[in-house]
Amino acid sequence: MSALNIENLQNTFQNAVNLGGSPGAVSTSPTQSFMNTLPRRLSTSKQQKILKPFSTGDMKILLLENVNQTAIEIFNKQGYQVEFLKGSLPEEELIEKIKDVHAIGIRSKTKLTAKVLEHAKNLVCIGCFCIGTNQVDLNFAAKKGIAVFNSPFSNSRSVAELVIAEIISLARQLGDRSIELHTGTWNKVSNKCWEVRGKTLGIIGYGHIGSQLSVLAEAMGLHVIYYDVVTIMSLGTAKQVSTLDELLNNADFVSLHVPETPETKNLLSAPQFAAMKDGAYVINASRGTVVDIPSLIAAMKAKKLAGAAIDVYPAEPRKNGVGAFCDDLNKWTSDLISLPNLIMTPHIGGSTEEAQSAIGIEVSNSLSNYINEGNSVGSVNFPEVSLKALNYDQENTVRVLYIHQNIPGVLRTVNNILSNHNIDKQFSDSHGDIAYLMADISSVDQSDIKEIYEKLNQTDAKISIRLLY
Ligand SMILES: NC(=O)C1=CN([C@@H]2O[C@H](COP(=O)(O)OP(=O)(O)OC[C@H]3O[C@@H](n4cnc5c(N)ncnc54)[C@H](O)[C@@H]3O)[C@@H](O)[C@H]2O)C=CC1
Ligand SMILES: O=C(O)CCC(=O)C(=O)O
Repeated sequence: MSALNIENLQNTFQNAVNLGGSPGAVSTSPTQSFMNTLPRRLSTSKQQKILKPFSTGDMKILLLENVNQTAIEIFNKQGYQVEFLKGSLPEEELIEKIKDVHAIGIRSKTKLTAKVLEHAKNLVCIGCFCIGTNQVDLNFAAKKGIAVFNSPFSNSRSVAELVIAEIISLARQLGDRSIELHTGTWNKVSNKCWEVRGKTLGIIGYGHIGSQLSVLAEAMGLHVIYYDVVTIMSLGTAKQVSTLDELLNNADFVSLHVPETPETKNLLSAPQFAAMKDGAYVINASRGTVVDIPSLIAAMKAKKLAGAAIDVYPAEPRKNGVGAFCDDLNKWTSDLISLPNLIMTPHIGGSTEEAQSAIGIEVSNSLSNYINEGNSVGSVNFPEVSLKALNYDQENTVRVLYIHQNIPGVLRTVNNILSNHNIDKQFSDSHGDIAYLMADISSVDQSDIKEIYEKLNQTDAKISIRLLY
């Protein structure tokens, strides 16, 4: 990492906690909001202590993509400044906005690339208010000391229920019948319309969503087989198969529930469609890159496939609106929309009131815990470290949050710096190149804080530091 980058990283946290541009500006006197808590501090021992020195009113949170109201309420309660936008932002606007904020909340459309994050001088953490985190450069964020959080299963049920609806809709050609009748055409047919009872559902990716789908599908009389890169205990009477081809050869319905990774790119393409049963159906509510759409179009036109349901696309519009889904976005759009028995939805797998409300609560709490206490449990790119909240009895205790490069000798150096004080608790963990140390040190005078900060700041392995007290 270049000297310039290290300097930038340093600035990030200095700004985030109001430490100013130089360690000399460390505040050793309580802020006004800290003073406001004083009566409670004196009268209520064991109550969770609100840690400073940052003033919560200085924390700026940018929420994009119509993140749920529950999140706004939780951030408002914390006293943070919240800016809320319904859509995502084009790259240039995002770069401008991200320069200023301490936390950002996004869903699946906002791309937090290295180029964007390079400008995020004050950013402490990122909240993905969804399951997928492929839209964030997780390694780059970690190297900058930015923790990323998501909601790993709050919308799983919603996706599974949508897929169940699509299995029946495809088997009965409901989409086409509905479109016909909307335009006055009465077309009462049973040709190639099927019950789902007794058919085989092949699930690719048996994680939170895949396994939930498995249970619902069996309740409707489907046989379930699944393929996953890891061995996973089956639920009900579902059976894990050992190759993707085995699944494709035997399933009447194939549903994808894998993350976007280099390995899952075009997981279903021409050879995989060829391996499927004639008249099979494909459902993709995972990520747009997982299915090669031109090959899917070819398989549908050749009647190899009897239908498909697609919720996710390689490119998706930034905002809702008429004309947003067009050939300019994905060049095959016109071809795709002309296909019969094709259900298309605008990435709404996880879009239910229940899921969005739960996600809003979960992710905003994770971000608040990290900002206020340093707890990184649940982070997807960072060591997961947590210490119990400090209480008001712990008057002269300082919490040290030290994010550093994962190289030998760092803990010895840091503990030497802390050695004049009692280290009450310490928790350190690493994740790849990054390590994170939380330590509660007691018997610290306010006047020691500046010195501790300065010494930690001079350590070679430092990525960022916060001292909370
Ligand atoms: N359409 C929508 O609105 C939503 C889409 N999603 C997408 O669904 C994906 C899956 O979600 P979860 O089930 O919660 O994830 P998960 O992490 O619980 O499960 C994913 C499973 O896929 C398996 N897997 C990974 N690579 C594989 C490969 N190459 N071949 C076969 N299996 C592979 C993993 O071992 C794991 O068991 C998310 O990553 C997200 O992209 C999630 C929520 C909503
Ligand atoms: O609700 C969203 O915007 C994204 C849902 C999704 O794809 C996810 O949770 O990974």
